[in-house]
Amino acid sequence: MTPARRVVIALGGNAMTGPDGSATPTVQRDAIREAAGHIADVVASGVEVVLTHGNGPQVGNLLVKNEMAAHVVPPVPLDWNVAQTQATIAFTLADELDAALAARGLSQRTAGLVTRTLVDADDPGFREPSKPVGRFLPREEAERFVALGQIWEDRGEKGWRRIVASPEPRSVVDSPAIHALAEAGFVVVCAGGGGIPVTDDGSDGDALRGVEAVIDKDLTAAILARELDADTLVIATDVPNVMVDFGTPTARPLGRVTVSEMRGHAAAGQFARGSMGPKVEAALRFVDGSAASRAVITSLEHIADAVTDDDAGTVIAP
Ligand SMILES: Nc1ncnc2c1ncn2[C@@H]1O[C@H](COP(=O)(O)OP(=O)(O)O)[C@@H](O)[C@H]1O
Ligand SMILES: NC(=O)OP(=O)(O)O
Repeated sequence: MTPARRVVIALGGNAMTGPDGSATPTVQRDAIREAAGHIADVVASGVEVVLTHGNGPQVGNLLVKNEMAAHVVPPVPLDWNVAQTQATIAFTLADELDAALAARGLSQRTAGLVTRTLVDADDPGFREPSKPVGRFLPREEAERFVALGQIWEDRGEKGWRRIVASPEPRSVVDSPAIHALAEAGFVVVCAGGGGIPVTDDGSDGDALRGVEAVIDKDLTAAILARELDADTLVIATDVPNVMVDFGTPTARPLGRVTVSEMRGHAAAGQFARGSMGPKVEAALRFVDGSAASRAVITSLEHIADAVTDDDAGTVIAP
């Protein structure tokens, strides 16, 4: 395999919370410390790293705080909440990653960038919410919120989860700044939570306007990787491989697969909406039509191997 040069790593929400999805500051910092060690190992392998991350648990929790305190302090819109999660997660990642880089004797340091992502104002994702956020609740508790007008969905064995609008990312507005920071030698943390969704509907001169939604971070990562001319996209989650027949007795892990094989599995409904589905779609969008690119979906512990070794995780290549 051709050695990687510039890698975009998309860090899953699972990597930043506890095993049971809990998101106290201590649990988040401990999880991020562990993630930072694996990311620093990727940097140590000699590649440029641009890091993006999820925010599903964190942005859902902020929404709840806003709603509960609405009679005391003015609530802020969902795009502001996304911006707030970018800042909190980026500073925590920067603290832990800088320490992990220094511990390995590496000279690189981390820079976090508040990042906007352009979406279409008439995207169907605004009318048909699809993005799970926040905590899991048992059905009876979730139904209390449904009665208040919220949308909740059965997410399987962990329980029910709130669902919000999630338009398709079109482009990362701040890509040129990310590129400049990467070229200057920084490990850049950017486009967290898929980026702050903004539209350009021409109604306000040249100004972009934030819109209330949460973009899928894996889909944004695919665009970011293309815009930064990365050769490798690594989607880090909590399973070592994508599986076919997931959760059934015939489940089997996928190793190296072509774009057309993976499209076949996706078309056969193998990958769940709101979890593995967008990861596979992001990997396919990044690799499709670009002979020099490679996408890997694997667990955090395997990301350094995924960059240097063709046998780690599920590898999608042209
Ligand atoms: N076909 C599949 N192969 C592997 N995992 C799957 C599959 N379908 C659904 N999953 C689930 O997807 C989860 C990862 O998605 P998600 O929880 O959204 O990740 P993250 O928060 O890390 O971005 C896994 O923990 C697994 O339970
Ligand atoms: N925004 C987003 O996709 O977050 P998660 O990866 O945490 O769901």
